[in-house]
Amino acid sequence: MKKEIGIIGIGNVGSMLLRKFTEFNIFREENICVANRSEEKLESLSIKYPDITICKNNIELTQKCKNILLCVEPLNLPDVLMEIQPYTDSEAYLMVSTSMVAVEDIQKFHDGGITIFMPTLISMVNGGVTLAYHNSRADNNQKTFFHNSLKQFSEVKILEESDINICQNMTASFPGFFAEIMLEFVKSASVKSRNVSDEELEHMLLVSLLGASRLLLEKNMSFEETINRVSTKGGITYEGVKVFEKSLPDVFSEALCASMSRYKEITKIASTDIDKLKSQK
Ligand SMILES: NC(=O)C1=CN([C@@H]2O[C@H](COP(=O)(O)OP(=O)(O)OC[C@H]3O[C@@H](n4cnc5c(N)ncnc54)[C@H](OP(=O)(O)O)[C@@H]3O)[C@@H](O)[C@H]2O)C=CC1
Repeated sequence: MKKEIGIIGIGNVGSMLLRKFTEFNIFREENICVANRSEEKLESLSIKYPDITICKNNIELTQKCKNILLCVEPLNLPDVLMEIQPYTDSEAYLMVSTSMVAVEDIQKFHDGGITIFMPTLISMVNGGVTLAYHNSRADNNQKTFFHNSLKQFSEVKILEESDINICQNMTASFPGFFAEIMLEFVKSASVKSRNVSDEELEHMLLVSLLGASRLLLEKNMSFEETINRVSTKGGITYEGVKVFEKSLPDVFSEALCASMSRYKEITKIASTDIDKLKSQK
């Protein structure tokens, strides 16, 4: 009898999913298989999760599992798909943790259900939004399986494939963007503060941010309403907001363009790699 779930690639995403699956008892350890390129990561896993099945390679995992999570880098995905293709049939369900490889290209290796998704490392603390797209061959059981596997530690949002590129900036990439923006905020404040350390500034920001997010979500306040409430004309916040209003649109637009165009570039490289692999076969 096949195991419930297999994870190929135990990096940031694969290990987070494994941790959450066991923490929430979504899958019992006995029903989980894992495989990874380097063996070192697997050795420590067997100590932490004594009852999971550690596979010696991706092929063994594919033979043992019906539902397979592929959590490798986008440009490593073509080789993994090529490697496992002979061992998957149309019953197998592939869940790919990147939307940067197009479903159309993944379908060149697999004619069954496929879900591409963009997880977020925010889910390490049970939150954040996972974006996903199901291909037309994914049946209702598979869609439910996916949803049930992730919903306890993240909000799952199904989108059209073409919308994931822009939306992932608000979810998967967000922790990185947020950290950079906050870092610059602290650096600017640091120059102007006398007796407050960077750590203290960072702490004040994070606590304020957590509170501001709760305030907006729980009181259903829009960004505009919040600005109006906090930044009264003639006041101190108002002056700062005016500067942000002037400079930020260009900064955000440029950052989004850069991220989105790299996404498209990676999709194109992966597509070319896949066509090359298929033609060599
Ligand atoms: N990190 C994030 O916040 C997010 C990541 N993603 C996507 O999820 C995917 C994984 O990201 P992340 O976990 O950060 O990446 P990591 O580099 O941390 O992990 C990738 C893992 O895949 C393994 N791997 C690579 N090639 C193979 C192979 N041929 N066979 C088996 N295992 C292999 C690597 O093994 P080894 O130990 O040898 O390096 C590594 O453990 C990527 O596609 C990424 O774009 C999506 C949304 C958010």
